[in-house]
Amino acid sequence: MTRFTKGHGTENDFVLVPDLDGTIELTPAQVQRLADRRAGLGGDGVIRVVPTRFATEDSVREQADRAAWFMDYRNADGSLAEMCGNGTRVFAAYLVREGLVTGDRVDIATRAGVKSIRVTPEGFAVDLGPWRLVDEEGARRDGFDMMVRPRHGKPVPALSLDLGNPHAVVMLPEGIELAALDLMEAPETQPVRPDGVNVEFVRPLGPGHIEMRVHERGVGETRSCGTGAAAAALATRFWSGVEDDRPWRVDVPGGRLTVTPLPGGRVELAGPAALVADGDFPL
Ligand SMILES: N[C@@H](CCC[C@H](N)C(=O)O)C(=O)O
Repeated sequence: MTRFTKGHGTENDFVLVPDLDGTIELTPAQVQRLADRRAGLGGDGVIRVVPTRFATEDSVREQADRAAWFMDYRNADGSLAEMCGNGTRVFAAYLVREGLVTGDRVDIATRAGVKSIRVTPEGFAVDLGPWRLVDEEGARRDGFDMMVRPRHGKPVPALSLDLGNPHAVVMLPEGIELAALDLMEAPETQPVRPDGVNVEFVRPLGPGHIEMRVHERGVGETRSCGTGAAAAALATRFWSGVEDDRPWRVDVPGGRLTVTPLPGGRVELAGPAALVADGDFPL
């Protein structure tokens, strides 16, 4: 039996597997079983909580002097992901509850480098670090750098952003309802992204306020995506032509996130984190 904790951040839900002595090697099949919503515990992702010094990847172990704990993130299909914004808050909530960290700040290791998290009145805020437009020249010239076609829909232009993990953001043209999109399957992209991409569909609601639905790589439609919310706010800010530091409210089916551009090309994501259950599961 393996201990687990179930948690979520704006209903982007995860199974956390504590591995304090670095002895659990999660296989893709085990991740799929844990994440299965009928035969398993259910989750958009699985997070192994492991001391950074026990990580198998050199690029992660090198972070051990700055971050004691590694968020080993897996998508529900068993694939590895570099980062998970909502996951960082749930991970921090777990470390705090278990007394594995003290104080109101924690630095954690991820496949996309060290991320700093601070406690806020609503939950946690994470400095997601530097972000970038994947094709800045093309984006500044055309506003878009790829096409995306949702299932049963027409191709629409999208902007690619790198938040440590890959995103494509679509500003929905007039006449297409956000609620009407079929996100059961991964939208087709042109050019094809061999490593996959998380796709966010955005509708502006007012100044500094958008709503979004997302299809996550390796999962399907989820009720929230933290790095996706940051990508959506940053893309909308880019298209607006006013690249200032005001915070953005991002409404997702599972709640609300706040995205704040930071100096130096960084971005902060803030929102709640909840731990809802603990138990044992036969891996
Ligand atoms: N839900 C996440 C992102 C999880 C990883 C993503 N599916 C990927 O493969 O990049 C978030 O909150 O950022």
